[in-house]
Amino acid sequence: MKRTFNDQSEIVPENYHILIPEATIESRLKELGQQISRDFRGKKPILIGILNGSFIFLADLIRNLDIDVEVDFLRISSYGDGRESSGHIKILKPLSADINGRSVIVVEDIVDSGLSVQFLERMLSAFNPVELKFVTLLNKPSKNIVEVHIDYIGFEIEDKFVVGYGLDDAQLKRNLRSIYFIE
Ligand SMILES: O=P(O)(O)OC[C@H]1O[C@H](OP(=O)(O)OP(=O)(O)O)[C@H](O)[C@@H]1O
Ligand code: HPA
Repeated sequence: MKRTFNDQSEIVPENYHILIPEATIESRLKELGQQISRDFRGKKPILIGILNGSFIFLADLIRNLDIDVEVDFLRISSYGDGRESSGHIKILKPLSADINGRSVIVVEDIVDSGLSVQFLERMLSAFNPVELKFVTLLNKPSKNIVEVHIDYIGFEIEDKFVVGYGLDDAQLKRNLRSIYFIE
């Protein structure tokens, strides 16, 4: 274990290296919040957090919005405890809200292969939202194996497995405040 010296030091395994410090995430969220607030003013969008990974990002993002929003969650899984997409996406918790005729913003923590976003785009379009947009904190363009359109991207990152700020390493480490890559 080693201690990292960001704005707030935290104890991480030796093979974890800082990628995006907490303060950088915080300031990028302010910008995203302003942009989304501007684009959705008066529309009362429903933000759909994709569990589990997006729960911290969603919580911080909505506190950077100065418009009325609803929140719902959908739980899907394709990685299990591994580091490569299984390609099989399972719905573990369906949507509760009715999104017919609504402005919908899907909130992802990361777009890697793009398979989850492709699946969500097809599945959610079938409910006839008036508009369907995607926001992701992280995108790994070099790993995208399907073409996906993401409307708002926090950070483009290289092809590295990342953890922290909601993202897991075999279901652990979601509670780290900064984002790390694993060597
Ligand atoms: O672009 P893709 O290759 O589809 O990868 C992105 C998806 O993988 C992760 O979910 P995961 O299945 O690991 O579940 P989790 O959110 O519960 O960690 C992440 O939260 C995204 O939903
Ligand atoms: O890099 C990653 N880290 C954690 N979970 C993930 N799910 C897809 N890619 C990743």
